[in-house]
Amino acid sequence: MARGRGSLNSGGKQGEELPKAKITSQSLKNSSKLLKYIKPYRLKFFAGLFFLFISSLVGLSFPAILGSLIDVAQGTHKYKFLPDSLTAIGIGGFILLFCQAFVSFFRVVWFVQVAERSLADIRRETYFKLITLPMNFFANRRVGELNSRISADLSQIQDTLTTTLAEMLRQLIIMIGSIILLAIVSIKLTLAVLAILPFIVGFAVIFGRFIRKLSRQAQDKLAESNTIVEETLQGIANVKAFVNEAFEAGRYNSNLQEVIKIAVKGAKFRGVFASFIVFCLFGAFVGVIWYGSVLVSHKEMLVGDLTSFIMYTIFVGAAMGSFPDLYSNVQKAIGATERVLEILEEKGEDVSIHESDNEIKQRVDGNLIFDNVNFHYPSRPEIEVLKDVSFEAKAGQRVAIVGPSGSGKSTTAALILQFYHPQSGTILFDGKPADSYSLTDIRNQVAIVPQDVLLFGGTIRENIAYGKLKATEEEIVAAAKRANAHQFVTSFPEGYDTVVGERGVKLSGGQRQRIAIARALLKNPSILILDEATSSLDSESERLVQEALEELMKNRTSVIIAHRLSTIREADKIIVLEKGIVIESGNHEELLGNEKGLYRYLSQLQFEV
Ligand SMILES: Nc1ncnc2c1ncn2[C@@H]1O[C@H](COP(=O)(O)OP(=O)(O)OP(=O)(O)O)[C@@H](O)[C@H]1O
Repeated sequence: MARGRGSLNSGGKQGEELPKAKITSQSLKNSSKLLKYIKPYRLKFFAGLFFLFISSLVGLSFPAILGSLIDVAQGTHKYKFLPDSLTAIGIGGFILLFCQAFVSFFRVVWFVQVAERSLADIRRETYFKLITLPMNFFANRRVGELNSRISADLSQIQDTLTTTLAEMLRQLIIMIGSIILLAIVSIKLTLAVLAILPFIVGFAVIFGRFIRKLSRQAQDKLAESNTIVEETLQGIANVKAFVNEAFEAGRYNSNLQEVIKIAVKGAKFRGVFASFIVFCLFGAFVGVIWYGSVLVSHKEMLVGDLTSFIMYTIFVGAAMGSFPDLYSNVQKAIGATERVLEILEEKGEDVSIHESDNEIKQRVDGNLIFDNVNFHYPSRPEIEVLKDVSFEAKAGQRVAIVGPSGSGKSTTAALILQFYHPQSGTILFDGKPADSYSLTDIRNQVAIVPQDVLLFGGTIRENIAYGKLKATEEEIVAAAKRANAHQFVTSFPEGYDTVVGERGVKLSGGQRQRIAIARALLKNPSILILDEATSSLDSESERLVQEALEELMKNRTSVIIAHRLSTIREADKIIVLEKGIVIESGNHEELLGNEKGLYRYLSQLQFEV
């Protein structure tokens, strides 16, 4: 029931089963921290709760009204507070029904409003928190997992707030109310019902769960066979080349057999379940009616009372049956809350999510010094990635970092961008330690052209403007021209409005790099980090990119992470890293002069290639 109502709000249905958490006083205390997000909307929330209470009570009155109708029709009038004419009772019933409809409307609308608004607040805060968390946080987690916290976990919380809690409360009121009313109508019959109903409902719930588990197993197996189809179709060339059609057909077939086996096993249990429901659950009702009829025939009970009684019994049974599902939803929501709180309680970087705080307050000319920097990634403390690294780049100089794969070149770049901080030693900008600047100031004045340029889904114009959000059209076009990108951009029919990224036009590696260069040109940083692409471009593309890079490097400090030594001959300084240690430094000629040096060896290798 609760799940069906979940579609009322944006949470919708979850694709995956979320793990359940144990409900302890600690976990409840933790989860209650989320209540602060409901606080701004508490008036509506409590009004909704009140209406829920009213509508549950009104719901409880219907069996009594129905019973009275029957009794009055038979000429008996037991409850003196009710009118003794059929018309009056009928009209009264309809008025109550109308009230019930009215109250239910507001209850649903208010609960959904409160949940949607508070959930949007939680979503917003979680997202803001996520994007300001330090890089190290992301190193230890998969993007998919974080994504699911924002979608599945928050939807679960939303479902619980909008429906599960309300439903639990409603069922609780109905159950307690019904039992009290049952007792008022007939104590004897009530005791008889309470003696058997909980057992039957409990058994039905456990059995139902078992069957659901079986059908999930069958679904999983079916999904497995779908994976086989997907894999073979994707790799159809391989299947054919290895003449493995028979093997794949066999694999698919045996999987299907298992699907059938599980499904048939499930069907047997389902049959047993159906018989059980018919026999026990309906049997119990027949039993109640039978015993009730005996009481009626002995004049111990009125027919109308028996009718009310049966209806209340159904209410109690349904409420009992709904609790396990509702409870497991709450368990999932508590697990989800704890995972979301884990993110909300992380310490973010000191960056603002407000555009207005983004102005540069302390200018950097571009002097960069690494002074005895030692660094290991927080996630892998046993591996020292940089050891006593020292070098200096004066404003406007070009410094190249070379070295074998894994020697720490990209790590050096990450440290300049303050993605991580050295455990000892200092990084200085214009002679002042990095921590005397705000993070925003440093990152606003350092630009990186990465190896793999990521374009966001959007137009080329938007992608270039990512370097300076407030750039004018003229500035964007000027940057694209300087980056040798204007020509190819205008060759597309939609020009700067061409949509790129996952759903748009695919750009070549060289074109993407030129967009990234235009982006960096717009940003106009004092310090530029160039992470040279490892995959080589064709010579024309290479020339265009190289020209654009030359333009970009003019008048600023450039740190070039070089894979091809040919491109760094002109560098003012070359730093050779090996296993995180600076083993050589100097310009191209000086380093070539070192007969036993790694640089000379590497350049000989590349030259031979
Ligand atoms: N996020 C990270 N967490 C833990 N260890 C990392 C992380 N990134 C890199 N490392 C490790 O740090 C060392 C240096 O890596 P880095 O990427 O700086 O080398 P590189 O010289 O840039 O290599 P390449 O030329 O292959 O890009 C490697 O041993 C790598 O495994």
